[in-house]
Formats: sequence, structure tokens, C-alpha cells
Amino acid sequence: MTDSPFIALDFPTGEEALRFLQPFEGKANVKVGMELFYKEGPAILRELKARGYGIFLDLKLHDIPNTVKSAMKILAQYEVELVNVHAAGGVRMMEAALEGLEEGTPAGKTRPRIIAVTQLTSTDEASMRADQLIEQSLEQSVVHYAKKAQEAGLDGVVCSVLEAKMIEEACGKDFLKVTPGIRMASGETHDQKRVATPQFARENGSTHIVVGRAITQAADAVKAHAEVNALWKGQ
Ligand SMILES: O=c1ccn([C@@H]2O[C@H](COP(=O)(O)O)[C@@H](O)[C@H]2O)c(=O)[nH]1
Repeated sequence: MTDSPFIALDFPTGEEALRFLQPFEGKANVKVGMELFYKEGPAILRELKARGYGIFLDLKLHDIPNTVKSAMKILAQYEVELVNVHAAGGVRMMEAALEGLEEGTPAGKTRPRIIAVTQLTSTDEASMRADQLIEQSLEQSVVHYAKKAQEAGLDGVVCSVLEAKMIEEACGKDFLKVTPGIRMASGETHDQKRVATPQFARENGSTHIVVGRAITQAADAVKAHAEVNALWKGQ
């Protein structure tokens, strides 16, 4: 897995996603989320892999440990680079996810890395308090979930850029901090609440960034991707 941005392929069909990707010629990382996976199933993963894309399969599993373990065993067979769960499922659920992934990874293949969503980047402190009845600050909640993910043996977390440095201090540099909610300085924020630019992500502890609409809805997606990548890499 290179550290180039994951392009969020939030498209309703595989045909549209593959058409969008044509000019990238396999030279990008992509994120397949619920919309595309529920429509196309594992076939889209095979197609993307065959074309050379690095894949983050973003299905955010959250269920009882036994169910998550069984599901992860199956996801492991798709040989993607990265998968995820919700940290709110608890330490035992995250341990079970890792067990399933380890058991399901084909012999001789590398286990996909597994990360946990802390607080969605569409959540702010007010909505967290109202919806989840959490009294701590949003940062405390995110760092708490990151520590729990580490305790369960996971490779990292999904968080916003705004918490990445705190997680680095709590969990170390090698612990992944995968950060969606990336916007160019003048970009529209849409439904995201905790946003930051690619250069702010580089300077503040993100290990990987996820970029959707700032690239997929740009008039020239290849140019937008190159701009994001240059800011992210400090070029
Ligand atoms: O906390 C989270 C977890 C996942 N996402 C996903 O990332 C992309 C972001 O898309 P944008 O268009 O760049 O806003 C999207 O697929 C989400 O499902 C997230 O945004 N926040």
C-alpha cells in the first residue's frame, strides 16, 4: 500500500467507477465503500485489482464478535490492502475481526491491514453528545477509541486530521491514522464536519488520506488528484 491518497469511489455502479478511473490507468489507490460493493459485490474488487489499483474496502463492520469474525474471514479472501470496523463495537469485536482476517487470509498472502472508525468525520462534538450521550470531548472520545483499537491488536484507525497528532502521541507513529474529510482550501464541505486540507494532513500526523468528492466531482479529476497528491506529499 503506497501512501498516495485513496480516491473514494462513491459511484452507484461499477461501470461508472471504472469509466471514471480510465485516465488513471491503474496508478492510484481507491476506496470501495458500501454503495459500490453492495451493488457489484466482490467482482468489482477483482476488476480493480486486475487493473492495478490498491484497495481500501470500507465496509465499517459493526456487529457481535462471532458475526464480524465470520464476515472478516470472507473479506480476507478478496486480498485487498485495507479493511475496517467500527471501534464502537468494542475490544472483543475488534479482536474477533482480526482473528477472522488472520484465519481467512490465503496461505502465503499478506493479511490486509485492519483499522477502526473512531468518530465519523461527519460528527461534531454537539452531535456526538446529542446522539451518543458521550460527555467527554470529541478528541477524548476519538483517542479513547484509538487506544481500544490498539489494545485489540488493530493496525490503526480512521479519524479526522484534527485528532491525528493526539493519536500519534497516544499510539505511536506506526499506528495508521487514515483521514477522510479532506478538502481543498476553498472546497465545499458537504456533509463533513471535521475537515482539513491535504497539506494540513501531511503536517499533522495523518498516515493516509481519503479523498472523494474533491476529486470525483472535479471538472478534471486527474488534475485534481495530482494537485491533492502534490500538497499531500509536499511537492
Ligand atoms: O469517518 C469517516 C469514515 C469514512 N468516510 C468515507 O470517506 C469518504 C469521504 O468522501 P468525501 O467525498 O471526500 O467527503 C466517503 O466515502 C465516506 O464514506 C468518511 O467520510 N468519514
